[in-house]
Amino acid sequence: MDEPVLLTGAGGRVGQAILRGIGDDYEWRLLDREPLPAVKVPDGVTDADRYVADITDPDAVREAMDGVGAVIHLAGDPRKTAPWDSVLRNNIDGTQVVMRAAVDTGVEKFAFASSNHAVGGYETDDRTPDLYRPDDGYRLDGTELPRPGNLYGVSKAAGESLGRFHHDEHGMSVVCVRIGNLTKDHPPREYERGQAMWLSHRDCAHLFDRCLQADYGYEIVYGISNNDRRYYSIERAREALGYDPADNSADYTFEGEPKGDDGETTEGDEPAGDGGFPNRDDAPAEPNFPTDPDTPTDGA
Ligand SMILES: NC(=O)C1=CN([C@@H]2O[C@H](COP(=O)(O)OP(=O)(O)OC[C@H]3O[C@@H](n4cnc5c(N)ncnc54)[C@H](O)[C@@H]3O)[C@@H](O)[C@H]2O)C=CC1
Ligand SMILES: O=C1O[C@H](COP(=O)(O)O)[C@@H](O)[C@H](O)[C@H]1O
Repeated sequence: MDEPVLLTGAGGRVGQAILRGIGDDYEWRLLDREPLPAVKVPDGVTDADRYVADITDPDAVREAMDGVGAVIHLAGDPRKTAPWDSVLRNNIDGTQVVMRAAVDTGVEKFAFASSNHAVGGYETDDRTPDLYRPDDGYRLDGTELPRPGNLYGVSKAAGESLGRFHHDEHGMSVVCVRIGNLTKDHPPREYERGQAMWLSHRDCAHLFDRCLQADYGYEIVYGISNNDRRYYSIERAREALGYDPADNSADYTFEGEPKGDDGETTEGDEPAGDGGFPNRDDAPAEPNFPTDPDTPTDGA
């Protein structure tokens, strides 16, 4: 990809996982409403390529979009408890502003951060908790209708529909990644559901790299690692994008410790993290909205 890639929400958890993995591989434009400290910015990204802007501001987004070849759109309210006024503004209106600017300026590829919560309603009482276990065969594969379990999930389903519209109407390639639960170094601790939908940092970076490299029309894929226990299929991500994840939550104990070859907990195993930026201290991203009270945030 020769043209710059615009990354919205660059300062957040997912944005930082991507930049730590593939930050040296592309020419970036980084947009976030919060100024990015140097520690969050890969070498080679100049001040001119950093945009402090709100995605609901069409002029600011249009300026950042000029000359861009692809977009990874992450900015938004990530809370499953987010109120309607916030998801309406940040997730629905903001996504329309970014997609509209993308089609207006001839962007070829657009990757949208959707969520497991777009389909959370399939986790019915009669399916759970079996659904979260490796011997349960139930799988969602991305062809099912959205079935949100909260207003945040509704906003993600709306973003997927906006992507469908802008693909059909304007020909832009759009991939919606229903991201599971991103944590660094180990799966979410003592959280069965989170372990079933774990997305490691390196698999996250690899997956969005494939979103930039592969050829597709309109796709909905699940963004999780190669977890033995899972209820999301990653077959479409493999087929359409060439996604080949490296990590599996089954390689960790329920408490999040790496298992050895014999299945026992080991000391000093290489964690499924990322290389980090060269010559930089690790700087974990903090969510910029108040944290969900019931969301495990360790290692995210
Ligand atoms: N972290 C996860 O496990 C998952 C994340 N997602 C989605 O991925 C995306 C990124 O999530 P995280 O990195 O976890 O969230 P985060 O809160 O860590 O990062 C979001 C970033 O977007 C920026 N932002 C928010 N609203 C903005 C606006 N109106 N204009 C400009 N910038 C704005 C924030 O300043 C922040 O840096 C979100 O859309 C979220 O819904 C989906 C599923 C799982
Ligand atoms: O969409 C999202 O999903 C993940 C996982 O959901 P959870 O219900 O298991 O917490 C969440 O951590 C993230 O904040 C959210 O944006």
